[in-house]
Amino acid sequence: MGIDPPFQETYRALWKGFCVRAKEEECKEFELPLIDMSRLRLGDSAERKKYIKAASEWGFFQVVNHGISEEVLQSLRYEQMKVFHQPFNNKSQRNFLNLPSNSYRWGNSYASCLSQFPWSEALHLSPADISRIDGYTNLRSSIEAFAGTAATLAQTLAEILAENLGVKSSFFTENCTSRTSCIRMNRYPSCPFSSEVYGLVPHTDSDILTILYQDQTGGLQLLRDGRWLTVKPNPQSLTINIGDLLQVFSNDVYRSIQHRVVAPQQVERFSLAYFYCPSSDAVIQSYRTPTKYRKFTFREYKQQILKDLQATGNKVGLSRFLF
Ligand SMILES: O=C(O)CCC(=O)C(=O)O
Ligand SMILES: [Fe+2]
Repeated sequence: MGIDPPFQETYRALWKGFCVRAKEEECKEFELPLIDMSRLRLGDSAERKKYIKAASEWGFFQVVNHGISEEVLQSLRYEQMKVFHQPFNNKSQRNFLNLPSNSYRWGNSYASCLSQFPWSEALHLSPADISRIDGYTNLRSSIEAFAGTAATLAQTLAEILAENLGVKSSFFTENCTSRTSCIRMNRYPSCPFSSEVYGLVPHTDSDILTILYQDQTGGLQLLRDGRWLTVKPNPQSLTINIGDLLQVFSNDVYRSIQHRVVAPQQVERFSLAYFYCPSSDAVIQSYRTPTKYRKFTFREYKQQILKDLQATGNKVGLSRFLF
């Protein structure tokens, strides 16, 4: 039994070729703005300026001296590979790793067209789930170590952006706890149809901000001024992107940027995303009037996304909440 999900066998109808992806130009590779967290934490004003500029003009950047040790990152990657290299039949079993059903996901069961279908598999973990992981002690401890530092990093990054708008940054301490954020581990198997399907289809993240640990394979692309750019991986850094909620909070000062992953042709690729989220009851609204968005709870936002996904195969996102 192989390790890859049965992408083609299960979604045969999608492969009839009725709406494949349009051919695209080669995307340019570039380096994201690089922020030094040790200088930012010390209040270095030049670094702070660079950071604000990156958050408002790019919505995407990389951070070094982030506080997560090389040892934790390496162990996390090793353990992640071990989990995903299990036979598909194990991973798709109810109770895999003692996790709730639906923690292991692949493809997109709502896709009506190849361009909505991601050639990847993922393990979704809420903080409560992490403590349930059975039989993989090292996986559990490295995720716990990663998540603990990622939470502090995310809070620091979000608070500086709020302070820059001249607003109280207590929103984050009041609404985000160690139990509200979540983690997704991704594996992108090599794909013989990489010009037809994405590893991950274009999307924005539905959180405050995302901390991404990616391997050196590359393939992450972001949309900037109407063109897709390929992010050059940097082994020392973590990639950060602004999520939808911070875009609303800042009334579009900081932007949640569309991104996607190209399916690798020859190799497999791994990444791990930490989604910094508030509690479901948190009210999301802009810091100043006139606001572009009507206010909503995070729960409403997630429900709307699911509804749209079920109806159309796509996330619609913030445009649903524009005035
Ligand atoms: O794998 C990546 O590089 C990106 C992952 C991502 O965008 C996500 O999980 O939301
Ligand atoms: Fe994403």
